[in-house]
Amino acid sequence: MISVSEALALIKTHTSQLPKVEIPLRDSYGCFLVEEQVAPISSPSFRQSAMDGYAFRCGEIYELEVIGECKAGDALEFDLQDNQAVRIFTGARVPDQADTVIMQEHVEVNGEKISIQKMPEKTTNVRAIGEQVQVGEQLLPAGTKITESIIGFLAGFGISEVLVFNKPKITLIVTGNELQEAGSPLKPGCIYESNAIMLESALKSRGFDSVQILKVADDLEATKKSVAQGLEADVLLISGGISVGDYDFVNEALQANGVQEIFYKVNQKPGKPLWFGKKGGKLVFALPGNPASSLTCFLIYALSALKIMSGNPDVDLNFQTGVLKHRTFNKFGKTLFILGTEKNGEVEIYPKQASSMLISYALGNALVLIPENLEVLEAGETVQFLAVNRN
Ligand SMILES: Nc1nc2c(c(=O)[nH]1)N[C@H]1C(S)=C(S)[C@@H](COP(=O)(O)OP(=O)(O)OC[C@H]3O[C@@H](n4cnc5c(N)ncnc54)[C@H](O)[C@@H]3O)O[C@H]1N2
Ligand code: MOO
Repeated sequence: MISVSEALALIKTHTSQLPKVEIPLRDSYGCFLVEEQVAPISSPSFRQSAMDGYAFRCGEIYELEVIGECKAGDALEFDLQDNQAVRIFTGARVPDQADTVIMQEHVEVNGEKISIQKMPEKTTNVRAIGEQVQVGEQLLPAGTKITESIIGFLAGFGISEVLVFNKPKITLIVTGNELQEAGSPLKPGCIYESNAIMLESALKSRGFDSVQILKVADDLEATKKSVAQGLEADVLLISGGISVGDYDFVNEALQANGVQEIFYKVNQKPGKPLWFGKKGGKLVFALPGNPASSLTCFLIYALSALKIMSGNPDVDLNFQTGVLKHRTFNKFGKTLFILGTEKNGEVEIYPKQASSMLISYALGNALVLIPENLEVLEAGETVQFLAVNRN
């Protein structure tokens, strides 16, 4: 059985970025830039008034004659003299012969004349060309994740298309005869299905919005068919049916579909029977069906692969450290992933930790890693954890 770090290394080795694609900026939220973005124009591209007021030439003359008006969108020029001003509004192009804008609250208006109460400094309220960015300067480096502010920023330069890495399409197959949808009283021997909606939410909240869900009974032929269909996606996630029971058909169905096994079983708890494989560039994660096992394997392994595929440069698990509030045991000789709450750097582990339970996951905010070689950790010892449930 391989270790957690060996499993992560194998996933990295076998995962590649998806092809680059030019897409409309409006569809690019959450994607990663393939190359740096360079400013096609300066911003602002002309000298803009930052206030509603009067454009004039800064000097010693306090009484000015208003000879015209410039509103946003105008591109007017005036033969402006030192004793003259132009009425101007926020965002309007400042005439070339003016160097300063005084806000209207700072002048007295007498018919066609204004009198300046206090002379502002030269260039006050005039946004200089390229004040934000000069043409040709870098706007964003390659690898930037596109957010709403970045969409607004790029749109402000007239950019309407961006070159990004494709986001993976995902199929999620949920296996099990015992699984029942919410909405009707439980039948004897059945449980409410919860992994599909949980993993779909985990994917969508991270921007992986192309998710197809297939549900399949514990039947070899049906499982083979679902796997064949699921392999049309870039990543196939399967929940359940990967252990060694007589009705666990996932391994066989994957082999029958020509999926190459990279590893099966990791020395961890929960999630020991995790299976990872590939067919061409398509990846398959068969996640153990127990809910905490499924979610843990998703967060630690599948998510790392999805990040690599989508061009996210930040693929390593972002462990933080905290101090244990009380003694904690590891009787299993495996890496443990257990839930707790971290507050001000102190980590309290929950008592109910089992792969079949989600209660600690639902209440906790820290997925704590206990190394496989440590049998006891004393209160006050440092542990590593991943933040969960925090966004
Ligand atoms: N003889 C052995 N038995 C088991 C071993 C083993 O090494 N030898 N490993 C155990 C471990 S560890 C795990 S984890 C599970 C993994 O089993 P499967 O991946 O085959 O999952 P299932 O048997 O289908 O389900 C396990 C458990 O989870 C419930 N489940 C499944 N799917 C869902 C779902 N979508 N929503 C909610 N709950 C789900 C299912 O009812 C079972 O209780 O194998 C152990 N056995
Ligand atoms: O590895 Mo399983 O996920 O412990 O029950």
